[in-house]
Amino acid sequence: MNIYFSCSITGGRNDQQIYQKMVEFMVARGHEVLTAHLSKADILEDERVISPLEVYQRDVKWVDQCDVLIAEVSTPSHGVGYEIALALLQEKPVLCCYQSGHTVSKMILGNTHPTLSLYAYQDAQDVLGELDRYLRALEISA
Ligand SMILES: O=c1[nH]c(=O)n([C@H]2C[C@H](O)[C@@H](COP(=O)(O)O)O2)cc1CO
Repeated sequence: MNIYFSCSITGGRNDQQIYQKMVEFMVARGHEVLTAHLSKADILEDERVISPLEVYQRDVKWVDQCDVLIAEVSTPSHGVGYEIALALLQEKPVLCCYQSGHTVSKMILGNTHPTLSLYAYQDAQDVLGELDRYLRALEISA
């Protein structure tokens, strides 16, 4: 499947290592992660040379192209919230994962959109297990 992986950049990079594990897991499962570069430790350096307009147009196109959007929402981020809303408005499946105990916006937690799923995880093994279950279920229903 074509996957849009959404994670905080400007919002903060404290969770970068878990972003990387999630992307590596999805790629290893044979998925195309359109935004795999967002999980890299040096993303700020790489994206510095791309204008805001180019980033916006590129990312909106990738949301349009994806089959599913996976978001890591432990760290609040304007961009991630925007991308989630874009995908939901297109009725695409969206999974928002966050570390248990982190404060997540009520605009995510209170959202009853039928294609939105939420998952609070304990550790990397836990979130990777959920990713596996979620993506397999989507593949079966496709
Ligand atoms: O340089 C960038 N490149 C980029 O693709 N984004 C997109 C993808 C991420 O899922 C999301 C992160 O938003 P934010 O920067 O507000 O945390 O926005 C965001 C930035 C920086 O705002």
